[in-house]
Amino acid sequence: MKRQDYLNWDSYFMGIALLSSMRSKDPSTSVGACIVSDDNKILSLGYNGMPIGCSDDEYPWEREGNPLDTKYLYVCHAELNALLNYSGTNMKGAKIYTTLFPCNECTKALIQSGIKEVIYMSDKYADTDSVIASKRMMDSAKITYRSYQMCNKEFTLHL
Ligand SMILES: Nc1nc(=O)n([C@H]2C[C@H](O)[C@@H](COP(=O)(O)O)O2)cc1CO
Ligand SMILES: [Zn+2]
Repeated sequence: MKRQDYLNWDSYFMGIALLSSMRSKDPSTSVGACIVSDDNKILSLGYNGMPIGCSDDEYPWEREGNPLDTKYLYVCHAELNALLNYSGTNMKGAKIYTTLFPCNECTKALIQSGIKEVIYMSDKYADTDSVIASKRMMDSAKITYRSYQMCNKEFTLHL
């Protein structure tokens, strides 16, 4: 008889998004994203980080202060990185698993890329204008979004 406690698709892809987030250098919020085709093939991965050539050690990770001295003007979001890391040609009908609900800027790019479904783990910025705008655009563009349902499996990876 086959194993019974295998990971379902959602947990498999969210698990990979979560593992990707562990590459982030952001001290307050690590985000990971995994783009998956409609037939469950992984197309791309990303996490939030500084653009190529902009050193993690030289650019700021601060949240407050002079805008030029905070991370916000520089950091590339996990979802955008996942879109940009894709080297293929067809993302139509794909879904994105992300550990944090996409911002309005990433949402524009997700729409234009043909993403049709967003599965998110945290929605901790749900009250912000950015996320309200994201949901408005997703509704208009007929992108569905749903909260990831925990499967309550806990395990340690010995790496
Ligand atoms: N959907 C998102 N994907 C992301 O990759 N990010 C990144 C940008 C920052 O590096 C970090 C948020 O930092 P903080 O404001 O929680 O300290 O997460 C943020 C959001 C929120 O919309
Ligand atoms: Zn974003």
